[in-house]
Amino acid sequence: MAPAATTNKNTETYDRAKDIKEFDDAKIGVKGLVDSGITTIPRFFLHPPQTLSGLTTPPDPALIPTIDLSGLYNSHLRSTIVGKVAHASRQLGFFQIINHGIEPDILERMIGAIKVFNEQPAEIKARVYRREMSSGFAFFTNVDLFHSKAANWNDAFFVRLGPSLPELDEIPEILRNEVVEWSECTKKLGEVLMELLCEGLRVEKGRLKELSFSEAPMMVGNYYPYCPEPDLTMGVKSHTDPGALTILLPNHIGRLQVKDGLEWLDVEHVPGALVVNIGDILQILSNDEYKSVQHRVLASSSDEPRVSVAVFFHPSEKESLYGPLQELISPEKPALFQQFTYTDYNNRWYTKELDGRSMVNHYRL
Ligand SMILES: O=C(O)CCC(=O)C(=O)O
Ligand SMILES: [Fe+2]
Repeated sequence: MAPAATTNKNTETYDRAKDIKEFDDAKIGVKGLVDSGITTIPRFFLHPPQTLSGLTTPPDPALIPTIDLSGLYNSHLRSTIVGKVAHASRQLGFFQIINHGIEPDILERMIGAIKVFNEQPAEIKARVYRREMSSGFAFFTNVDLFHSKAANWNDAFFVRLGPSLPELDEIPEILRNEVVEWSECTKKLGEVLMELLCEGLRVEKGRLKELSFSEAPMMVGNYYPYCPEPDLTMGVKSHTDPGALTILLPNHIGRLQVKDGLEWLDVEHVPGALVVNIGDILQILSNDEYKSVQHRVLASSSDEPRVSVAVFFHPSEKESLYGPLQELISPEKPALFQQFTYTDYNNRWYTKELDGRSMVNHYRL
């Protein structure tokens, strides 16, 4: 048979929706596929050539600035820190922080717990495998599995950290203490960062907190297992983050890349550092001063998984209107975005494909 006909036939008979549903119903996640001994990846994980081209080009050396937060309460040092945070947020939308006040053993415990959770027997994880984000704890593969054109080589769990934590028995015991500890540490750090970001915009430092952005964080624990065909899929394809800002703790495996113009920059692992990036909502609130920038994670054939935990800061006041901060609007610099409720924002976000077309453009005037 001519190759063209074979291709055609495959296209006609391939029932993608059925394969995806079967995979999701099996509740084994990507890790379960790996453990079953597959040597090729299922077809719905294959990304199109335009996503895959250039994946193997060596990225430019990382130029993600690392900012030392020690000296935060000395007014001279603080203004230097604010300057660096604001500069990075205006340019790349990404920076790393060291001396952020979270002890190294807390970082290690959090990463360790995510790893141990994901490496439990499949049948134990299947008991908590569910997509309902309305519950306090959800564990599943690919938030946009049913909306996307190609799936990512990643399993993740989601925990609502506020306005209040879920009932503790909703969080699997194997990572319960670590989640509670991480919640406390990142809420405090989130407020510190929000103040610095406000100062960098020259608005009142409590402005983001006042708008309830420190009250409804969402935690996502990411696990990227060994991939037998890492050049054909993505760990997480290029996207921007939804909240005001994200605090990310990665393990040492690397493979996170940030888009700078036409180039992808590797985010180098800095021991003990946290990665901070501006999300779509803060780009809008800052009236385009701060940038919510595309980033992605490459799949890998390393035996050691990439593990990361992201905390996204969302507002708790879901029906309030959000848009460019009034203080930043003037006849010379009119508002560049329309106002929206967080409910509208959230509904749009969860029903779209997670991709580089950020919500920023949706609300742009
Ligand atoms: O695993 C990572 O480092 C990045 C994950 C990410 O971009 C996200 O969860 O939004
Ligand atoms: Fe992200």
